[in-house]
Amino acid sequence: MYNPRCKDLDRDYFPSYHTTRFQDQPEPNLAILEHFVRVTKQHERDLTEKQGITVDHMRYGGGRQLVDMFYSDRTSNHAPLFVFVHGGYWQEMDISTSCSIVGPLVRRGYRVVVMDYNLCPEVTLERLMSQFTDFLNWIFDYAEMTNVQEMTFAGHSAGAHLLAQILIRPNVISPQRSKMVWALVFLCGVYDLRELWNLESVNPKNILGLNERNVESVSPMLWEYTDVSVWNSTKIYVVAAEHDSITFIEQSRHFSEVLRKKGYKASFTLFKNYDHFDIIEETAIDESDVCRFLRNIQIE
Ligand SMILES: N[C@@H](CC(=O)c1ccccc1NC=O)C(=O)O
Repeated sequence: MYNPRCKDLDRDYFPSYHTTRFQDQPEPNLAILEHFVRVTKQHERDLTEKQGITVDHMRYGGGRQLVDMFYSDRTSNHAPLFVFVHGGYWQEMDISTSCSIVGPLVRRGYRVVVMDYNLCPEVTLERLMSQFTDFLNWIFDYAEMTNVQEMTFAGHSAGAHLLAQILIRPNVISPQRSKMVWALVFLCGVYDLRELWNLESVNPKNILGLNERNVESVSPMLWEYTDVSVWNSTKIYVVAAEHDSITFIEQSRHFSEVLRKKGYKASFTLFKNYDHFDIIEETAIDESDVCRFLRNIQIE
């Protein structure tokens, strides 16, 4: 157990129950999600309507396998790429709620990629993970074709879980490709699914398609990680929010330790004052702590 004192796993695995905001509302957990969706959708609209940012719509496969690529007239042809993978427990959210991070990074010279993916139950989690590796292949092909030299990937929550696959797919990520990856940022993720797969709150009617047998193979905490040395030029940041549940915080801390023990350059940071949602909402604000953190990654 990641939180030995936990009495209610359903609650510990439901991020919206752990915010300290909206406590004057009858159901703060619903209010915070509503707020998250409203604010992030506004961020997405502002990019093109108010901030002079251009978006190219692309796709790496069928259905929701979509990519939005953001840049401005000041973005150089070989600008570094920043790739964001959204969360939503593999079953909700989409590009329209996942563009908060774009503006400040485009202003710092990045071309920013926000990707979408097919959701459960339309696909099982295993299938979704395999489609995510298709995306990785697609984005590295794109980077090679356009002579990109430097890439950073960030994933939030379930998106951080998906992103972990980048470390164990040598067939898709050659040593040459891993050398292009400047940093991996894992924000508020879950990396061991053994406790959550049979929770009705997280996995109603088992829409993720998990069972005792396959749950270990979809848990990054339990993977082998063999080709560690090819990642020696990549910095790995595992981040949790102060107002996430203890279970979530300990999952991140543990994951960073697993990676460090394997030999990766991984650190753990607990972000004060943030919860699971405003850590994303505030990526839209140039002077926020989370933005400053993302900026510092580049100059460390
Ligand atoms: N229904 C969940 C929402 C949730 O988990 C979530 C929502 C937006 C972005 C990330 C999320 N969590 C993990 O992927 C909750 O109420 O906490």
